[in-house]
Amino acid sequence: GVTDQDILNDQATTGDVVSNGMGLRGQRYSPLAALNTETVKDLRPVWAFSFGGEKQRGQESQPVVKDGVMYVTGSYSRVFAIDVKTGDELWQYDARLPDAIMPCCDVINRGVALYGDLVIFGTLDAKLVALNKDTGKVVWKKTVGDYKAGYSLTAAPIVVKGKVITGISGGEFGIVGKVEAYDAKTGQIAWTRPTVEGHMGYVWKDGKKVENGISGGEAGKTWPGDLWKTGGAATWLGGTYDADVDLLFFGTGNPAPWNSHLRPGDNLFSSSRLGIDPDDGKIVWHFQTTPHDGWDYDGVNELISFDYKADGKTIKAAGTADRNGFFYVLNRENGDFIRGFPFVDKITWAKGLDDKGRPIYNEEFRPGNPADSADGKQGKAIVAAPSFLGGKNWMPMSYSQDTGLFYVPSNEWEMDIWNEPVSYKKGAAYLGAGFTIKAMNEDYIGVLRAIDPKTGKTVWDYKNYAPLWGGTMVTKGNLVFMGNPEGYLMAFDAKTGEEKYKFNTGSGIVGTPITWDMDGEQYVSVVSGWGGAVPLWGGEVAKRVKNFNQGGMVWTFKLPKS
Ligand SMILES: O=C(O)c1cc(C(=O)O)c2c(n1)C(=O)C(=O)c1cc(C(=O)O)[nH]c1-2
Ligand SMILES: [Ca+2]
Repeated sequence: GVTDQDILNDQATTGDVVSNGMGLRGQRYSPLAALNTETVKDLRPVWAFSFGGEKQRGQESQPVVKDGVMYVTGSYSRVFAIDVKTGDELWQYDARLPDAIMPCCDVINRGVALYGDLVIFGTLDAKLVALNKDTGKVVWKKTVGDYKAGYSLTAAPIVVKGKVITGISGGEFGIVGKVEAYDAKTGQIAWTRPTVEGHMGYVWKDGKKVENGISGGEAGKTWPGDLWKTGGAATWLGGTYDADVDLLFFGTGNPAPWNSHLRPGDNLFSSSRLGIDPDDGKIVWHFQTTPHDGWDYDGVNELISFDYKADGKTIKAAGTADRNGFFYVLNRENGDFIRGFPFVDKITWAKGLDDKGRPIYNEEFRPGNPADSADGKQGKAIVAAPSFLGGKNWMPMSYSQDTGLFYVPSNEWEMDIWNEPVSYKKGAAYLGAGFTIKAMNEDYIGVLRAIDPKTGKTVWDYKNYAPLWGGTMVTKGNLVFMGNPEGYLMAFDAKTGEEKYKFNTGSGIVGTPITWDMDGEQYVSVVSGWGGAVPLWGGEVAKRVKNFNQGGMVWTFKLPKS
């Protein structure tokens, strides 16, 4: 079975991939180099596995591989175990969801965690499920949130020191975001930490629930009235962990509702990054990327730990590319702002960042207050860039230890957005806003960018017609891998951006590739199946991609020995 040590060493041990992020830091960097800029032209598919015909929706899963078996999730909360040599199915598990589930952004799932003999994942009805790795039978199952109130799970959990750590989705329904830890073997809850100011955290000691401090100290400091009770800040993308500083890093989503005039104040801890103690769930530091968000700039994006040298000193840094269009480099020990810079071409809502990393707002680009309109029904519409789907959305970037660059899947788009009156109703959308997303360029929306976190410079970029919606991976072989909605798995020279390989998988790729080696050969896998938020929420952009075929397959490639 998988041990804590296996998970901590995941990046270095190339014979398997046992965690989301290909290592808890989430760098998605592999030290494998058999596949490189010379040899990648010989990469070829060895098998493809179908998730079945009836449930072809967005496939955002990152597979994991252990002892010759791949574990991968499919849309509608399904898990498949596949023999990696042959592509044969070993078992499948279907959560058989109730009709009333309320995911905001397609019926997706981003992958499993492994621990001992267990395969652990979250379902769209907000349950954590642990399956036996050999049989696919349920070993334990826990309810993380009430799906009837809009809670769901889409992220891959991680396992740190024997505990499964999970976030939660539901920010568009006025849920209260939280991070929770469960004993990986038994499913017994260990701690819970709400991510909205005013809510009590708890730890369980000898099975007893004990108060562990109110998040932010007390209610009402950065929220008016009772709005903190339905404040959103969903931790919907899950988290990363760095053993060096022994902290979990979770991002938090938009404050609820979207209409910011209803909630003057910073609205902590929405649209933030949090450093959390893995042992009891205490918030050790926070960094808010969009205080008083009015554009749905969720701050969930992954925070990736990396070290760099400056003036002879090693800086324990972490990088993150936000929906709001800024890339941030933070000190991961204390959350201090080191630097920040735009990583997209157009940002209208802020003029820049101050020396603490706080945005300097362009107030005329905040959607207006409906109360200021003649009939009170609609505030002044504005054009904001990036669109709410973000300079970067959920799709993970990667970091190369060789080039020192981040490989960021980003998008160039803007939106018309306006506010409307809204009040909270359990299980109903809680937005108070209307919007249309628009492309800014005829020939591309997606841009893969190689970004130097020390200078803020984009070293190279690759433009893509459709919005990019899948993650990247980088290897010692100087290759960056990424899929696109047009269906291609592509590889680029990590230093120059030169395109080195492409193969069409038959449906759009919105998943994230992995690589490992087996019997002296290097393998690459990626899930293919177009979907996610773009076709559902993309406004005018959704028209651009409306003819893309759906799917649901895992493709596995290798570089043959000879
Ligand atoms: O606030 C939330 O709880 C929440 C959850 C999710 C999700 O769980 O996938 C998304 C979003 N927000 C969101 O704002 C968003 O743009 C988005 C895109 C996607 C996707 O998988 O394509 N999920 C989500
Ligand atoms: Ca959201």
